[in-house]
Amino acid sequence: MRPLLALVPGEPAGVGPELVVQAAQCDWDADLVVFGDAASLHRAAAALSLPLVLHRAGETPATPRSLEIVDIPHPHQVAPGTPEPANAVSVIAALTSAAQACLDGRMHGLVTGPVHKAVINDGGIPYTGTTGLLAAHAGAEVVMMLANPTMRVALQTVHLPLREVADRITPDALERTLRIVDAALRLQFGIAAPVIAVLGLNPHAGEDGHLGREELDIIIPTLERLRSDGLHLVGPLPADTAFLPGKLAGFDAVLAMYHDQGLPVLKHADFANAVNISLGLPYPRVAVDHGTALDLAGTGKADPSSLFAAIRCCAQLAARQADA
Ligand SMILES: NC(=O)C1=CN([C@@H]2O[C@H](COP(=O)(O)OP(=O)(O)OC[C@H]3O[C@@H](n4cnc5c(N)ncnc54)[C@H](O)[C@@H]3O)[C@@H](O)[C@H]2O)C=CC1
Ligand SMILES: NCC(=O)COP(=O)(O)O
Repeated sequence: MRPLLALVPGEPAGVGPELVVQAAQCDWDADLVVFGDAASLHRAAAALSLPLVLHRAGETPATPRSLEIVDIPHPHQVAPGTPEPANAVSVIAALTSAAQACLDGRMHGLVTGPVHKAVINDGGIPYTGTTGLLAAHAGAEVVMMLANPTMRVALQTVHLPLREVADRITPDALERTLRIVDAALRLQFGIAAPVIAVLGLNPHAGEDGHLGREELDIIIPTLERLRSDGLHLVGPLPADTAFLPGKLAGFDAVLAMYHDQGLPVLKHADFANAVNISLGLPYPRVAVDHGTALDLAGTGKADPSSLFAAIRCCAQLAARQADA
């Protein structure tokens, strides 16, 4: 089956629109429908001197490469590199409209470009990230996992102050995360008996309780309980050596306790080809790994590889879900 994927450019003053225009020049194992602002895409195409033809649902495409769009105009003029909080409402509307289309079965998966969290909040909309937005919209518990050809890294906690991280690592939360990651690796990625490495929170995984007790009190008992349920879990491992290539080769995924414990390693290994996958949603959602790159917006210098990898990954996940 040929999937139909919703594609949302994200922050219009960032690199999202120009990356979508570049995606429109390519052939994919999926059909793409953009949920976003047509004017921003035309502006980005002109800046990059690339052709772009758009059509609405029901219109006959003028060229074979014409891209279908659900036009969600931004209320405020877009200037590359200078986000406008007044556009937050339409940035979020594009995401929720595309997500609803996936929930309704009109789309088979969702690919998203980068969104600027501070700009959305400055626009008066509480927002810690698209993963949380989609989870609330679908009423699902969702785990963020980034992946590139070298590794998969899931996150126990994501966008919160470091001061709050330890309090969020509870036996229930850890168990829910590990069950979601294990199920996704089996069902979405076709790994029959996935091995998940779990990092400790503290240096040296707590050094037997001398450098913190979260490993002894929370992580080890939770892993033991889940192992008796058949999950293949390694750890808690000291984070500083868990990513050594010889170790990493034995893991299907690594669960990091917080954002900057896992993501710098993954992005250092391969920033260009990494994607961000939401595990636990009823439909596949894959995002770029990078942010809005306001410094590059409108220059044509942004690397489209992550968006391209996200489209390929989402198409594969959607096709697998349809066949299941
Ligand atoms: N998928 C998403 O929606 C993501 C959104 N963000 C948001 O983006 C905003 C900016 O975040 P930053 O920390 O500045 O990260 P960033 O990823 O936007 O930029 C970091 C550096 O990487 C470069 N870069 C980013 N994407 C690139 C590309 N495609 N090609 C070449 N170079 C690229 C930028 O020029 C910059 O030097 C924040 O609001 C953040 O929350 C960050 C990561 C992911
Ligand atoms: N660090 C990942 C990131 O910022 C993107 O997260 P989300 O917006 O996809 O939840």
